[in-house]
Amino acid sequence: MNITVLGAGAVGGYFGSRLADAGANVTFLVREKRKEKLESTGLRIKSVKGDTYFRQPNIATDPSEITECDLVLLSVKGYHLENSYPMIEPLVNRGAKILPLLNGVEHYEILEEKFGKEAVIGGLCFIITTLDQDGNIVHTSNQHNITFGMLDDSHRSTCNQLESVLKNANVEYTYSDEIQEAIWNKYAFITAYSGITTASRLEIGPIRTQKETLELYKDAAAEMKQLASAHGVDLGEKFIDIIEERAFQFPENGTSSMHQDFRKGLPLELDSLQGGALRMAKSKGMQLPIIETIYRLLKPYEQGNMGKVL
Ligand SMILES: NC(=O)C1=CN([C@@H]2O[C@H](COP(=O)(O)OP(=O)(O)OC[C@H]3O[C@@H](n4cnc5c(N)ncnc54)[C@H](OP(=O)(O)O)[C@@H]3O)[C@@H](O)[C@H]2O)C=CC1
Ligand SMILES: CC(C)(CO)C(=O)C(=O)O
Repeated sequence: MNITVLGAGAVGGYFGSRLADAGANVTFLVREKRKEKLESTGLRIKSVKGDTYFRQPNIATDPSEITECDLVLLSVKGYHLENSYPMIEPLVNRGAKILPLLNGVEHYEILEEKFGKEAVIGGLCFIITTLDQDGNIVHTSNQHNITFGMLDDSHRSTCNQLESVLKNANVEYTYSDEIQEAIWNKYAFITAYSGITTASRLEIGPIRTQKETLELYKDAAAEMKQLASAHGVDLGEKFIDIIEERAFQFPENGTSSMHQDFRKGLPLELDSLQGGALRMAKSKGMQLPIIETIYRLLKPYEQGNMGKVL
């Protein structure tokens, strides 16, 4: 299978490497600075599930350099979605499908509008991974799961092909026949989880042992469940219990990618996560008071530079 990974960052670099190790023809479509780094040091994954290293990964900086592409693994941040269109478009025009792994839900409507329903497969991931100072990818969670599934009948053969690669890859995967629910489930969870960890500046360990703070996390998730329901997705009676359990499954020092970005002084995906929830709530005449409070608290840090001082 020919796979183009858009964004050789923490998520794209990790899963792209695992897919390449499994025999897929993987090309990392990157910008100039990342290209220089990858060319000088190679692509190194340091992982609790086993390290891997490519001295010379396939790299392109322009989609015209990529002749064969069945699937684009879209792993940019929400705030880089728009600038990724020129990279994706030529590949989709040549028949590639897109598998988004970024957090959020609004990007589905946006991508489908731009590239057509046939082009956009449903996807998400569970992993804790980040770039270290040398540009290596550091994976620290036991989880390294890609969940994907058909949003349209035309996705079947690409999903089947992807499954046959993933079967041989050092990752977990879920080929879901309820991918819409899975996407909303992840979105509802991550909007609460990233919000509480980042607004409190705490890892999950101290959050889950402080009753009041754990309750706040669950209440934020309950607001997100209502939002999902208003958008036609029932997350099920056990959703809040599952959300609570999940908080106990992460390592003591586990946190969200948003909180990791905050600590590095990087921009936050506030607009695509909590901001998106508020937009979608407004469109249904709903209020999400906890999510809105988190959003307002984090707004001064959205562009990133203030995170360093705390
Ligand atoms: N990290 C994690 O543990 C998890 C992250 N996620 C989600 O996955 C998504 C990606 O996160 P993450 O991997 O951490 O982010 P990173 O910032 O590590 O990676 C994103 C990459 O996208 C690249 N990029 C942006 N625009 C373009 C472009 N136009 N062309 C080529 N490359 C581009 C960036 O390149 P450049 O270096 O040039 O800026 C960067 O390397 C987010 O939505 C995040 O919420 C989900 C689960 C876990
Ligand atoms: C919580 C986690 C690590 C789970 O994959 C995540 O998705 C994120 O922080 O972006």
